[in-house]
Amino acid sequence: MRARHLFNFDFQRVFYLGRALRIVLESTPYWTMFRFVLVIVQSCIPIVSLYIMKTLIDRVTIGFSSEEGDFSTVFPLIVAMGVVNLLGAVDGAAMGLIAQVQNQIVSDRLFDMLHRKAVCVDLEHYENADYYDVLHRAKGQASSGPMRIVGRAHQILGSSISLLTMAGTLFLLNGWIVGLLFVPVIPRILVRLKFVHIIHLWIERRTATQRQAGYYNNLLTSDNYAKEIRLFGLGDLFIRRFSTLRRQLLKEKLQISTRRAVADFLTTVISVVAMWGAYAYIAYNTVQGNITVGDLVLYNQAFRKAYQSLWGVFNGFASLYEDNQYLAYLFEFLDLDATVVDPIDPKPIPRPMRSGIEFENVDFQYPGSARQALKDISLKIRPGEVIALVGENGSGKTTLIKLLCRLYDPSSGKIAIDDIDIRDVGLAELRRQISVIFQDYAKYHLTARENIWLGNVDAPLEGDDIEKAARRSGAHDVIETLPQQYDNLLGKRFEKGEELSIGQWQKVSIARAFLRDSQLIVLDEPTSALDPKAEYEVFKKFRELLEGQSAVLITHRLSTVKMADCIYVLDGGRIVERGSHDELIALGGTYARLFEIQAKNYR
Ligand SMILES: Nc1ncnc2c1ncn2[C@@H]1O[C@H](COP(=O)(O)OP(=O)(O)OP(=O)(O)O)[C@@H](O)[C@H]1O
Repeated sequence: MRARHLFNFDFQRVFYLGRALRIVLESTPYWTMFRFVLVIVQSCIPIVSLYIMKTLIDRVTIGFSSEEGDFSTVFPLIVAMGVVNLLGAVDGAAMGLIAQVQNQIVSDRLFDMLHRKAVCVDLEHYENADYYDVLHRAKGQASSGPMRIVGRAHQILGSSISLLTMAGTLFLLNGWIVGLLFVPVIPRILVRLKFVHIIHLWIERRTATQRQAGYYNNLLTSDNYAKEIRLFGLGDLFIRRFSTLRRQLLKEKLQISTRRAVADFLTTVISVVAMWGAYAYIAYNTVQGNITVGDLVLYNQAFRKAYQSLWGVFNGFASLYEDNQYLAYLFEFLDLDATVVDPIDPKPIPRPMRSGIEFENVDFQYPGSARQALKDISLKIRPGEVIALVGENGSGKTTLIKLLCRLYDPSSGKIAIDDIDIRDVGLAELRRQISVIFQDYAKYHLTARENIWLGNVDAPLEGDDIEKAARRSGAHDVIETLPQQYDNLLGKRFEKGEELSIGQWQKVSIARAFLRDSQLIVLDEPTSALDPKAEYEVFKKFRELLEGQSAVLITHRLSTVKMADCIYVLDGGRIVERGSHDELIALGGTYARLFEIQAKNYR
């Protein structure tokens, strides 16, 4: 069992190494080749130096024993030594430079791949803790993972060349001394592999804890929480929790490191014994006159270097094994399958829609959730019609919209536009027809103009449509007061940015929805932060503002929904009432009761 654990090399994952190397080769083909040549040159330098050194020592020794020394036989060797050293230094510097350039290019490429994946994986992943673990580990690998593989490959190549030359030299002295090289290397490598495995398991087990610690770090340092942390006095609590998690991680890491240090010590003892055994043998041969003093230096150095090279080769492979485990994190993320995908043969959405959007007996359960969020939903949104969804918190209103935009697909039932199932329509095309502003809308720390333009990046950035959309949502009056108006940065993250109030941000986000050239506009809690006057302004001429678009309003302010053509009341994921405001009041059910409670508060 232990042996299986130690050598449980996952052969299925070997291809990660190949993929990583391919990414490096594709991103930096010429740099990779150039570095390859430099590595070969670098690994030949030690043996050349050693032979020059041996010849030098032998000539100096002969000079000592002869009547008159001849420096002219020694001088060229000193020059040659200097040239070889210089070559080594230039070669090393060039390799370092290339490695830096390659690193930058490859990590940029990987971040590009990572970002592209992050924007198209199912939304489901973003609402799932496991996904964050995978993303966290993948991000950790993106900047350096593949380049480490290249470094290892070069290390193995360089060490192998060096090993061959050094071991060949030692072989001239005695074959068994070459065998002696393996005595200290094998236990060292076994220890190394064993701990690669232990640490890998530990990282997998502890990713969630690492993320929790990162979360507290973010709470303590990010602007989103700064107000609450001060007002509720949460600083000490979060600092304590952060330290507890970090201490726990440190304790476990220390335990592993201690075990490793003991094992490393034992292997070092073995290497020292083997090393000195070899040195003793070489010294004995010198004293006996079997080899020269130059040979003594040559073999001593060759043994030391051969040992380092053999270790370099084994260690390089062990590191590759280790890197492969980490690369798995990166490729695991890049290989995430999307379930919400484009159809093979997408159908176009009619423009304008003729019969409208229809939900037919739609059920939905969030992945991994035991509860059904939507049950048997059937409703219709006709062209130009305004419908409202009302209901208590958690009744399923936002979920219904997420399904309509295909952020998720229904568990059963169908959503259709003009009788075309939305799963048969291209994702981008579908989303182009719908503009949604969710209650947790995004605040982009960009200019006011860009904040609106992001609603339709196909529109010209400098066009009049942006101001028109801003006027429709009431954002224009806010933007006019900014020092640089539409060119003013919003938010405080960058210099000269102006922070807006929540309601002002909301107006900007509604303008974004208006700019989109869509057939349906969805405002999920659009007026929650607007003052009553602003709300009145936005909805007073809502139908005119819509310019023939259909609309879905989600709101808790029932005064706003009065103007909808049809109101759907949701409760526990079901539609429990439907009709116009007057019809629902006459029905005297949930809607009438909620409306009465709210109206009472305003009286
Ligand atoms: N990502 C998710 N994973 C699992 N369950 C979820 C997820 N998002 C929402 N739910 C659950 O689905 C149900 C419906 O949530 P939804 O957000 O649609 O409610 P809502 O009517 O929009 O509420 P609110 O008025 O508070 O915005 C709730 O029970 C909620 O707990």
